[in-house]
Amino acid sequence: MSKKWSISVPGSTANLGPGFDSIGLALGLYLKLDVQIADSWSFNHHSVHLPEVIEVEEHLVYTVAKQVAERYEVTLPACQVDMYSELPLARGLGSSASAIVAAIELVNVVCDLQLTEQDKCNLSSEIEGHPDNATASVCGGLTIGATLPDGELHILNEKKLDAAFAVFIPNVELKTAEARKALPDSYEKGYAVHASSYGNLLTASLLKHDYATAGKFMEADLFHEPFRAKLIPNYELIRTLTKDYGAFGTSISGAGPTVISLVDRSKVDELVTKMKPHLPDYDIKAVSIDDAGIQVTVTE
Ligand SMILES: Nc1ncnc2c1ncn2[C@@H]1O[C@H](COP(=O)(O)OP(=O)(O)O)[C@@H](O)[C@H]1O
Ligand SMILES: N[C@@H](CCOP(=O)(O)O)C(=O)O
Repeated sequence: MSKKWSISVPGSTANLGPGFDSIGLALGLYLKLDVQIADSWSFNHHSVHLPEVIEVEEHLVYTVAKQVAERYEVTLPACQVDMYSELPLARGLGSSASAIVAAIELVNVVCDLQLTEQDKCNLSSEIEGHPDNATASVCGGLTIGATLPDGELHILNEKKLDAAFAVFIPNVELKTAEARKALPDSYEKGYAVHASSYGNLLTASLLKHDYATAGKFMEADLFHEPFRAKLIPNYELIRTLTKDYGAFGTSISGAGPTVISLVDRSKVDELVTKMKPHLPDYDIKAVSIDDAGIQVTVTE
């Protein structure tokens, strides 16, 4: 048998309300790739979440892998890729970020690039366009990312948050690019000051494991939720009901249309059970936090 690399990358929720384009949290929903060197490129999809066929030249994993190989001036051999995914596409659970991170890791292992975690964060954030969900998929846990004017990306990575989350995934897609078009080009000074103060409180309370405060500020976003709410099915209904059923707070997951609640661990299963009858067409479930980030196993 030829050498096989199994690459596992967690999906993510980004923003958590006012942490727009900066905060990411890796979730226990995974994209997995089994990669073997082959005579020609092929992608075999083993998931209801993936289309049966994507042309190789148009496949996000292929295009990113080629881009990374060019950047590092290495020859990428053709690969057979078997792909397994628990991440529905275009739902705000970081499917594109996880595919980009998986592609970077594919080149890393196949071409032995010896990339550091920081290299992977830099590359994936640049390709995805913002560091929140890409860095969460690389590192696992909670990531807070910011890029300085000189382009230097800083990541603060916190593990072992002892909170639970529930996701409300509707049966419709919303492409991140579309949801970004709903946002204003600029914010007035006083408005921006308020919006970033909410982001600061969200971050500080998450790091202190003060989930009651974090939940309040998840719901106070001014950067994107006021402009995207109209694109998110049942946004107000989910926010109201989850509060009634004991959630600390609820926000749009990434660019939506999934909505995510921060819940005490002892209450999350009950909240999921109570929410299901209200939204029969939704996939509603408790999701764990992934603290591992990218994982690779090699079979010789
Ligand atoms: N595993 C994957 N394999 C190939 N393409 C993918 C994969 N995951 C995501 N994509 C691409 O990314 C698109 C979704 O990206 P995006 O709109 O950013 O939504 P999301 O919130 O899920 O990241 C999909 O329509 C598809 O083109
Ligand atoms: N900060 C981005 C996050 C997009 O996340 P995704 O999971 O929807 O790709 C945004 O809000 O646009």
